[in-house]
Amino acid sequence: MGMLVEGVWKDVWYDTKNDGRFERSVAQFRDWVTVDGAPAEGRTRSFKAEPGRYHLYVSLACPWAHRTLIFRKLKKLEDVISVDIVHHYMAENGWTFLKEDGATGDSLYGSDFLHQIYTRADPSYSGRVTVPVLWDKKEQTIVSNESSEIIRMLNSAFDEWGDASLDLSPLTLRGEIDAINERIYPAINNGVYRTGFATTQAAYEEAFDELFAGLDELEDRLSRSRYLIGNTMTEADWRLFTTLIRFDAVYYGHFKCNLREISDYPNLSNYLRDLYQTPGIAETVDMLHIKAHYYASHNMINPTRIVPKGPDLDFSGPHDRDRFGTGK
Ligand SMILES: N[C@@H](CCC(=O)N[C@@H](CS)C(=O)NCC(=O)O)C(=O)O
Repeated sequence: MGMLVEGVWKDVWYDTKNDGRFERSVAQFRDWVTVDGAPAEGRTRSFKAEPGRYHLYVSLACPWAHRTLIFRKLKKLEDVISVDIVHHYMAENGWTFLKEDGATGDSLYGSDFLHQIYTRADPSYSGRVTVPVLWDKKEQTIVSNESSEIIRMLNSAFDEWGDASLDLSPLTLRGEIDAINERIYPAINNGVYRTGFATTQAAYEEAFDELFAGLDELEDRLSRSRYLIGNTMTEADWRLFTTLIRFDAVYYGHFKCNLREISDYPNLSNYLRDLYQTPGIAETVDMLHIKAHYYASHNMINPTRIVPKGPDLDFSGPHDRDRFGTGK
């Protein structure tokens, strides 16, 4: 675990100086790929969508990177956007390109560490070195390292080559999608990290209570509709999915989010199986990377680095969500 300071790698753990609270730092590469390369509103640079030009650096363990793999899969962009997978163990060198357990290495430059990709884009970069990264092979730079924005680009900029019939963030639902994302991100997506990385009892309990209040609210919401927003699958569902799929295996134990498991919630667990069984999704879920990453990399939480064998999870069993049908 570490970060770059003016282009130099330093091995440091997360800062929880605010009363033991974990605060995720804001992603710094925030440019945009557009259909025609016209500047996106409020962005300093924009990039033209082209097949074969862009590359994703991801970790199969990471819920934020997982979102981008899901969008690449659902939008049928596998031949349009290439991918490299970092090794699951993230320690003193941050994410590495060690080729093992299905990690691919850096197919573009043969780098050893992900921080070398960041300094290739900006030799004096200061900040955390995170996945996912959307890389432009033409300009040899990082377009974005913010997953919530990368998925919006994948959703709409590459329709000439991908599945244009699928719009996971339609403008007509954008207000509702943004509103539910704003509720789910702090309490649940980032909430599990706020719980697990807290360094005081009070900060832990605050995040824990918000997390389970959020899950209880979603359990109720999902008693009335198949997806978060009516019976239409949207971006909001996939942003929630990557947290739910890791919950019982990792967050419940490792991050001490142990009031309830997802399997204790009838609606959430059926919803999770429903999403998991969407064609193509199961192959984006890698429990080996997920468990090995969290339990082994967070040395201050689990110094023995023992990865638990359980729980025995099966997301392929029947679910009851068909009762709602699909479409509005
Ligand atoms: N806001 C970013 C967050 C990405 C993020 O924090 N990724 C984690 C992995 S789950 C990471 O790479 N952490 C490395 C670090 O913070 O040093 C996004 O959603 O893209």
